[in-house]
Amino acid sequence: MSLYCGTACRRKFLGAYRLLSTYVNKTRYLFELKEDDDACKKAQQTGAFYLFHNLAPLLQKSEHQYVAPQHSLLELERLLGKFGQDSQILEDSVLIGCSEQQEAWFALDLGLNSSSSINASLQKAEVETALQGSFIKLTKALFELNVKDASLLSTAQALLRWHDAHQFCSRSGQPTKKNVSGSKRVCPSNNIIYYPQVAPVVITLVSDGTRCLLVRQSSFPKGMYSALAGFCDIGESLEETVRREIAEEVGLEVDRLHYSASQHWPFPHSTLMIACHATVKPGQTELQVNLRELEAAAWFSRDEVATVLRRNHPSNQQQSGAVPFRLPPKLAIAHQLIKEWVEKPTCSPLPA
Ligand SMILES: NC(=O)c1ccc[n+]([C@@H]2O[C@H](COP(=O)([O-])OP(=O)(O)OC[C@H]3O[C@@H](n4cnc5c(N)ncnc54)[C@H](O)[C@@H]3O)[C@@H](O)[C@H]2O)c1
Ligand SMILES: [Mg+2]
Repeated sequence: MSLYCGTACRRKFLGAYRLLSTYVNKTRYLFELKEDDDACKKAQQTGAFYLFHNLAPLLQKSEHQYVAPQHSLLELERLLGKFGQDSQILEDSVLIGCSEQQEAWFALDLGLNSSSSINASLQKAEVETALQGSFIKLTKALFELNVKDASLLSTAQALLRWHDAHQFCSRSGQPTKKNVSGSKRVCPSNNIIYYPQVAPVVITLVSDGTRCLLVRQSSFPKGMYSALAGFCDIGESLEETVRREIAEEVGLEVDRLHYSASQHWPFPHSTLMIACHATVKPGQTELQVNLRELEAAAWFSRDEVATVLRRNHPSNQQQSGAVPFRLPPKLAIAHQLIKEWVEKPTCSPLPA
């Protein structure tokens, strides 16, 4: 059966999912909401909204932790009424997920002026007072939240940012119109469809067998070293990007490489980080650092990296002794890659 068979047919089709796993049901429900504007509008009635102001998420402090509060459609309509605004701004909300019980989750930015909204943006301080929370920059917010909320808010911000930056058709110059879920925008004058974009980036931990290569850019926080990263160029495979970036940035040739994991990363714009381990050709370890890209690059022994990883751990931060360098925060895939290398020295790589 085709998935593209109209609303009634799709509903019948979805009825058959009741015996499927919760996860499958959830993904099929989200698919339905992305495709069907009426179903998505209906889901907003019972859904939950996460709020942003100029791409900063609303957080509330609870005990020692920040939480991302949810608001119902009714609460939002009351809030907008309080500030003398109608509900048109709700059309700018985007679908970001749903609970296992199929409560749809949306994100809405109250501080951006979009083409579909004639409303002026709401004043940040006034909304913060009304909602008893604070709009906190995502660069800070991500590290204050649990993993689930951090991931949800970074998806939400990426989608809100994409819509904000794609309000006009690049061919006709006319305003584009988003569908209800925000999974695409269409130019009404020529029907060109625009889908949210993600830029693929490879991040590679290079090893010479006993040491790993860590690098720093001048934009990194003071003292922080990370694995080597680079955007994929058009026409490249991931393997080709890894080889090119390592040659470009530190003048080495990759011998073997293997995939480790991937992560959506919202800074500074939405990227898909694809993490790999690589080894260099035997005996070729002399670095020629490209100073237009990097501030520094150096080889570090497993013991040195293991020591810094232990010090990075919150329970060991009081420990005395100078830390020679810092590693990326736990949430970053670079951290996971470095930790994996320290803990699993013998992986079985494939030829590059
Ligand atoms: N999550 C993590 O653990 C982690 C760790 C390191 C880097 N990163 C991210 O990886 C990304 C890339 O790292 P990098 O700066 O070393 O890349 P890079 O080595 O490719 O250098 C960046 C340069 O590439 C060019 N470029 C090509 N395509 C681009 C595109 N689509 N968007 C922006 N610039 C593009 C620009 O000239 C830019 O200055 C950064 O966004 C960074 O935040 C994430
Ligand atoms: Mg780079």
